[in-house]
Amino acid sequence: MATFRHICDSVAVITLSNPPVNALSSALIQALQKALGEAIRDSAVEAIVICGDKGKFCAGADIREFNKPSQKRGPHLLLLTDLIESNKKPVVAAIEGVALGGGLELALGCHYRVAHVQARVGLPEVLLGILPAASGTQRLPRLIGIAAALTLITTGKYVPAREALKLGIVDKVVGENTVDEAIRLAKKVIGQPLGSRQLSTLPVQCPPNVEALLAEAMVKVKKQFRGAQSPQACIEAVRAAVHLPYTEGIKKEQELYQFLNATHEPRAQQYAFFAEREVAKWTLPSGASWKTVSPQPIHTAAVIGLGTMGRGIVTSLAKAKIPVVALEQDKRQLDIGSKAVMSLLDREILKMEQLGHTEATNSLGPVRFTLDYDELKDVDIVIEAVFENMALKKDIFRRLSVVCKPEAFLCTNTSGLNIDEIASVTNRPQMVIGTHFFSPAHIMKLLEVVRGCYTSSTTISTAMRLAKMLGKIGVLVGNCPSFVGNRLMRLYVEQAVFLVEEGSKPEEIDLALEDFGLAMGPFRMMDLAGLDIGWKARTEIGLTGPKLPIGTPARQRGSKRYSPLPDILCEQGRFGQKSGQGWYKYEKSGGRNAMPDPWLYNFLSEYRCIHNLKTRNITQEEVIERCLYILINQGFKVLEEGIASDPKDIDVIYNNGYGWPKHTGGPMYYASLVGLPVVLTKLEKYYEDNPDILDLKPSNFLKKLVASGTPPLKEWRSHLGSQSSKL
Ligand SMILES: CCCCCCCCCCCCC/C=C/C(=O)SCCNC(=O)CCNC(=O)[C@H](O)C(C)(C)COP(=O)(O)OP(=O)(O)OC[C@H]1O[C@@H](n2cnc3c(N)ncnc32)[C@H](O)[C@@H]1OP(=O)(O)O
Repeated sequence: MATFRHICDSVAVITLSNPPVNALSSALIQALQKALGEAIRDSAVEAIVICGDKGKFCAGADIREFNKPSQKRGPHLLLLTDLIESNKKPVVAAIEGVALGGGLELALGCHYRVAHVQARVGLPEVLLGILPAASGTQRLPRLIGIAAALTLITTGKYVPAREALKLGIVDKVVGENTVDEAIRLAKKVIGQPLGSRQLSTLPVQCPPNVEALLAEAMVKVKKQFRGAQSPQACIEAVRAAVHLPYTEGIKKEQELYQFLNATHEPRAQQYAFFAEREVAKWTLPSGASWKTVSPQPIHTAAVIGLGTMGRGIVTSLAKAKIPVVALEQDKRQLDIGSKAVMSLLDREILKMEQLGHTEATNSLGPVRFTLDYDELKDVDIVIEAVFENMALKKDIFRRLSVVCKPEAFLCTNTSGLNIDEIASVTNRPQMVIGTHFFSPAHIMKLLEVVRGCYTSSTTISTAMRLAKMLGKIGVLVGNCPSFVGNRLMRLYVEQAVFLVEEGSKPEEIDLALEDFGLAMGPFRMMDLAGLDIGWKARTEIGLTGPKLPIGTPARQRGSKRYSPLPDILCEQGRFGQKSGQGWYKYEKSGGRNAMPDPWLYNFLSEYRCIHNLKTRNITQEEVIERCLYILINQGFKVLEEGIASDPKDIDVIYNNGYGWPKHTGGPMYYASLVGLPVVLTKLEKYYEDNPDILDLKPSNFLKKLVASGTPPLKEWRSHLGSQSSKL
């Protein structure tokens, strides 16, 4: 609803109200139209202020209505912006909280915009698979120029008020009483000409190199959002603003919107949007849930281990203003680690200052570095982030049991070790939980929260709350080797290596999967992460190295196919980027520029000769299907075993932790797009061709879903039956 009231006889204030974020539903748009009409007709009203209820201007079109048929929301919103702009009475937007998407478009229709200092504005439609189709692509370039508008529209980035002021999106930033300030401004401009404030009537200020700018933007989005259509459509719409009059530009904007709307992208992206919010609403088979179990407060934290992960975790906690004690095992490691953390924190301060924060240094929590476990005695939570060695982790957790106060939660950042085994050495196994961060931990949004068999619901609630405090998306999963993310990833990577044995080149596989939309192909990813990490883990469990039983066939472990290729590369000192060579060669150790390596081609020829492997022509289609379907198949197994409780958990993990392209919704959503019968048939075929790749064997759950007539993804969960949930 939109309420309308008079202030001081001459200014009408219209308040948007649609909890929780005042999204523009059909009902709200109609109510706003009605309130505006009343204000315009009311001869006592000389100016209008539009604001949002409860300190939030408007988060844009109501995404919950996007999939409802016969929506008139779009055209109405567009008309509304024209109605506001052409009105002779000045209209001022009072922006508190957010003005996003349709919310910002509404504000751009207004003649003036006043923002609270903590407000954020942006056009995030591109992240929902659409474009700002209520005139955003036409009005914003007229207000702030082509280059800045292109950046905002193609990235969907949210801009804080001070930056918005610099860009010219808002006219004034205030520290308090935004609505009062908007009223003051509205009164002041009564009677003044509004021509220069009507954005649709202004010319677009084009730099001479505008075509080059547009072309450059196109190259960038094609690289950054491979396979996604909405960023390209956004650029086309801005191009229309450059070349066409406003009304023609609007027509083009609408055409592009309708084109995008007919693709699968908006549905996939909107599914991903809601999935990210729904994963926070965890429920256990016992009935305990996010609604019924309160988290314990986290006022202070400790991190053990200042390697790459530990440094990122400390930074993440400091960014959330949580005081941290950071512990290392010896002085040298502590010095190296503390310097690295301080440099990460400095970078965060710089970023904040660039965004206009005046007191950036004070907005980070304090970090204290120590070698002394006694300094951990008062913290509320400890996150262990030492390297993946069970004996070492157990030692640490035994020590923590003694040192930490009884109410302290003990978390491990292991990426795959058994949480129960770690918990079993403590005096509080119910307060032990996995918090698996993703590198770089202060940037990546995902936190895989792993529940062991002893973990209490209060511990889960607290870990999920910690994720929120850190600005991350916590996804609750069960305890199994490698949990959900890495368990699926291992098979995907392994498949890529098998394909190389069979005749593909690493760069061909990377290209196929990057063209599909993955942020990085498997070989570039392995080189970046370091091949030695997996090698060490495989050596420890006896898959390679001295513990491997003599006589084990080189390409077989148990009854499964195995590729020793990554092990051999490591034996040759090829660890990836860090050593300057791996699957690719690099300009130097630590270099990032991956170049195909003729050495590798010779090596692969010899390897295939030794193992009597005949190469064949492998299509892009096979690469994508084998790598992705084996991952998806494992996703079904994870659901069947109750390690994840819903397909959207797997999708959120992949979208936010593994660079899966959100415009396909995530692996499980993608499977539903392709069609489960197709995925099943292909898996059956590939399994028949490769009977020693056991993980290609279709999961029973996938078969069950197909046999049940392929229900929509939101119903899969109800087909799981009496699963033994690990949650
Ligand atoms: C005849 C044919 C003619 C064709 C003509 C076609 C013309 C068509 C024109 C169409 C015009 C459309 C143009 C406009 C499009 C849009 O505006 S799209 C929406 C853009 N906005 C966004 O993407 C904002 C997304 N939201 C956020 O970023 C965050 O939610 C937030 C607002 C910053 C708040 O963050 P936080 O405080 O962290 O809370 P959350 O948990 O994220 O959200 C709280 C709850 O609010 C729900 N929610 C958020 N945004 C929306 C929204 N826009 N619509 C509906 N609901 C929203 C969110 O789901 C949470 O809900 P709960 O989980 O239930 O609490």
